Formats: sequence, structure tokens, C-alpha cells
Amino acid sequence: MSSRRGSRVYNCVVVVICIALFIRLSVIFCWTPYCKSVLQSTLSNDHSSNMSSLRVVSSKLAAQIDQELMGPKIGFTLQQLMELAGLSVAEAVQREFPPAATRKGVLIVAGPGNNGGDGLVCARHLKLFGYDPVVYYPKRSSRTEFYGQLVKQLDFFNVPVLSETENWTQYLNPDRTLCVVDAIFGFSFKPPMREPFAEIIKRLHAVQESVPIVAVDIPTGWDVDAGPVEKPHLTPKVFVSLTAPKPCTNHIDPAKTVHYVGGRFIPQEFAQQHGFEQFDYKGVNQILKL
Ligand SMILES: NC(=O)C1=CN([C@@H]2O[C@H](COP(=O)(O)OP(=O)(O)OC[C@H]3O[C@@H](n4cnc5c(N)ncnc54)[C@H](OP(=O)(O)O)[C@@H]3O)[C@@H](O)[C@H]2O)[C@H](O)CC1
Ligand SMILES: [K+]
Repeated sequence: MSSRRGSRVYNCVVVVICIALFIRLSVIFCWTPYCKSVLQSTLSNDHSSNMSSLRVVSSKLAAQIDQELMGPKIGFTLQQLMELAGLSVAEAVQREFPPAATRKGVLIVAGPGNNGGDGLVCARHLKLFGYDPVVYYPKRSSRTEFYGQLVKQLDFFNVPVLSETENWTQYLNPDRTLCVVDAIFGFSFKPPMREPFAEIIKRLHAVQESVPIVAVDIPTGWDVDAGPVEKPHLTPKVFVSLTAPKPCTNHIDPAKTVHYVGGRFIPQEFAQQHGFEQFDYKGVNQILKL
């Protein structure tokens, strides 16, 4: 009688151990991956909420902000904003590619519009920061006298400004050039790319792994909203959004590109009125890594 009770107790213990083992194994094999995937999706949600906290502004809002900044009520001039924009880009170059004893070369490729103007200003600041900048400026704009004045200032600083027919490709060489500043087109680019810029992009694309690209506001050829639509498209190592990131920055691969915001000319209240936070720039910095 007592031995039968003993074997029942023994059977119960074995069953309990089996159930416990089963639960333990199912936790290991089923729940752990599940928990992992839940955790991962939470993290990626966090990432996307970070993206939205970057306050990507639509191209329409970016244009409206520019108009207001340079409108009669606020009264900035284009020249003022361009000076701050170019200074920001020079600071990003300095942060990512400090000049070395043997290499100080930076090639700035400037387009015909205001993105190109930012590049001309950037070249002047780079010279002051101890680099040896060279500007390739194939299509010079006569839209305003101001672009001509920026070129005169570069002459004054002994910065070479190459015209369309000069040999600019000699600078696409990692032994002499730390990086290329892409100041060809910004938010007013409309595809398809026309010459000579299509050929220039091909050349930059071919060397971008060895001579890294610093994109001013928008990588040339990217659509301000849709991102890299043209082929081949540039993948900058450094991306400097001006005023605020535009929707195309959602196409940045953080493994390949460091993203900064620059162009520090928006007070807190103005940013809030337009639905985005002022970026938390530190001290006298003109750029903030995002
Ligand atoms: N507040 C700010 O954020 C500031 C930004 N700035 C910079 O300004 C640019 C925008 O400048 P904008 O002059 O409006 O435009 P772009 O420089 O992008 O380009 C205009 C020129 O590009 C030519 N273009 C356009 N598409 C093509 C194409 N497919 N092929 C060849 N050429 C093209 C266009 O020529 P058009 O004949 O078509 O008129 C223009 O010559 C912004 O991105 C910032 O970098 C300012 O510094 C102020 C502050
Ligand atoms: K650009």
C-alpha cells in the first residue's frame, strides 16, 4: 500500500519536473526570440521617433521659412544666411577631417545657385582654418553681383577658383585631397541633371569611397523630398542640413553618413511657431551632430 503511494508520489514529481522542463525550454526557444523581436521593434520605433524629433521640415515649409527670414518683417539678407551656412559647413569639415601636416587639400565644387554660394563662403573659412582649399566653379552665375564678390574674396585669400575648362579632376586624389565639398545643387535641383554637372557627378561618384563627400544641405542629385532618385547618386560621408533637415534625410544610412544640422539662425520662438524645436547647439558651435 505504502509502496504504491510512494510510486504515485514519485510519478507526480517526475510529471512536475517534466512540466517545469517543458516550460523552461519553451521560454528559451520560443519566447526569447519573441522578446528579442519585440525589443528590436521598440528600439526601431524609438529610432523613428528620434527621426521625428529631428523635426524634418517639408520642402514647402523650408521655402516658407527662408522667405520669412529674408522678408520685410525679419530682414535677414541672403548674404548673411549664406555666410552662416558656409561657416557651418567649414566647421563640419574641420570636425570630421582635421587638417594633417601632409594633407590639407579640400576640393569645393560649386554650382550656379545659392548652394554654390554656400560653397564659396565655406572655401574662404576653410582657408582661415588652415586648409588648402581649391574651388571648381564651372558655371558662374550673374544672377547677382554678390557671387562675383565672393570670387573676389577668394582671390584675396589666394584660393584658386578653377573655371569649366581647367583640370579639376587632378584633385580627385586621396593623396592630396581630404574631402570634396558638394555645393553644386541644393533644394532647387530639378532632374534630369544637365551637363556639365552629369559628368561631374559621375566623376565624384567614382571616387567617393576614397575621397569622401561633404554634402551642403542636400546631396547633389537628391530630391529634397524623395532622396536619391538620380543614378548614379552620391552617398556623402558627411551631410550638413541647413536650418533644419528636409524629408530626404530619412534616406540617410547612419552606417555610411554622419548627419549634422547647421545654419544657426533660428530663435526658439520662431522655431516653435513653425512646429519644430530649435536644435540644442552647444556653446559657440555652428553645427550639431544629429
Ligand atoms: N535658409 C537656408 O537654409 C539657406 C540656404 N541656402 C542655400 O541655398 C540653396 C538653395 O539655393 P537655390 O539658389 O534656390 O538653388 P540651388 O543652388 O539648389 O540650385 C539652383 C541652380 O541649379 C540649377 N539647376 C537646377 N536643376 C538643374 C539641373 N537638373 N541641371 C542643371 N542645373 C540645374 C538652376 O538652373 P536653372 O537654369 O534651372 O534656373 C539654378 O542655377 C539651399 O539648398 C542652401 O544650400 C542659402 O545659402 C541661404 C540660407
Ligand atoms: K549639395
